[in-house]
Amino acid sequence: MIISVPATSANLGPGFDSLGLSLSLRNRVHIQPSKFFSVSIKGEGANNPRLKGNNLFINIFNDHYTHLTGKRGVFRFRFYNQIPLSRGLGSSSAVIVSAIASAYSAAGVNISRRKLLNLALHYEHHPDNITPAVMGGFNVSVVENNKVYSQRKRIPGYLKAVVVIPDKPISTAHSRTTLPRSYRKDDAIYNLSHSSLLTACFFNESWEMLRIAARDKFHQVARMKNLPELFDVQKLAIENNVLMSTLSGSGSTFFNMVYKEDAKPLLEKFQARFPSFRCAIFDFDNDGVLFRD
Ligand SMILES: Nc1ncnc2c1ncn2[C@@H]1O[C@H](COP(=O)(O)OP(=O)(O)OP(=O)(O)O)[C@@H](O)[C@H]1O
Ligand SMILES: N[C@@H](CCO)C(=O)O
Repeated sequence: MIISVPATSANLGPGFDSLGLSLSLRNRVHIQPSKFFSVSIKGEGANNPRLKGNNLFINIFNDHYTHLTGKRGVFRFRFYNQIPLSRGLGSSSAVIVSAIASAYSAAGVNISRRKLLNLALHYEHHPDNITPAVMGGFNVSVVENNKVYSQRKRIPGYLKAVVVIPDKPISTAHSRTTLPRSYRKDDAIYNLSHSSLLTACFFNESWEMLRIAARDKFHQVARMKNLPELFDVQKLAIENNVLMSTLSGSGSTFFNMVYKEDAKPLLEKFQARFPSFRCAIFDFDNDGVLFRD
């Protein structure tokens, strides 16, 4: 069986811990019953010895598989990873969602997307990456009484993401500790109103107004100070009239949304200006988690 889960870009500027969308960049895992436990990794994380043994995926998989079947199975896991680790592209959410989906699949138990999402919330308490990872598309999500409530919108194919992925990782857990403990009322109003407008822009397909709606006063500047080149990345994007340019999750990646025809010229400008960063064009994903026998 093969399970695949897309990368995600969370926050989208003002929608801290609430807004996110998925990108056509996937981690796939192939699972087979076997006499011996084994793990092989190709792509992102292949050279990371910490991922070869009991990593986040294996721990979550074992918890759920044992709970569902009453026994500990032995499997061969083959990972094909496209999502870079700790770059703000939802690598941890992809691992959490794929581990739960894989355990249910290996146990022969069907699981709805909604249940999968709520199980994933036990491992990642903000829903802005796990929701698009499960559902695909643009998602707005909130948590009430340990349950995720979300709405989803498909993203049209005439839009593209141009991402700039620095060579430096940023740990989400650490980065969250550096943010303010409280916010001023006028900043809270600023973010609440911009986040609401941004959501309406996606649902109404009013892309041009995103240039205003995607502004944030909660987290981006504080985080970008850890990697000051990110201010130049955003400046170049805005000078080139992108629809939105936001720190992806907790960084270090910068996410830019453009019309299809503007993607390649913008990519070339980023590549010329930031030769040590990985720059790429991605489609948006509207599928979320996929199961295949
Ligand atoms: N392919 C993987 N296999 C096993 N564990 C992984 C994998 N990818 C990520 N992880 C785990 O997730 C951690 C990275 O999570 P973190 O939340 O810091 O980054 P991120 O999810 O990429 O970023 P963001 O949440 O801002 O989008 C890694 O240190 C590792 O523990
Ligand atoms: N909303 C999360 C996304 C990263 O996982 C944050 O900004 O910390």
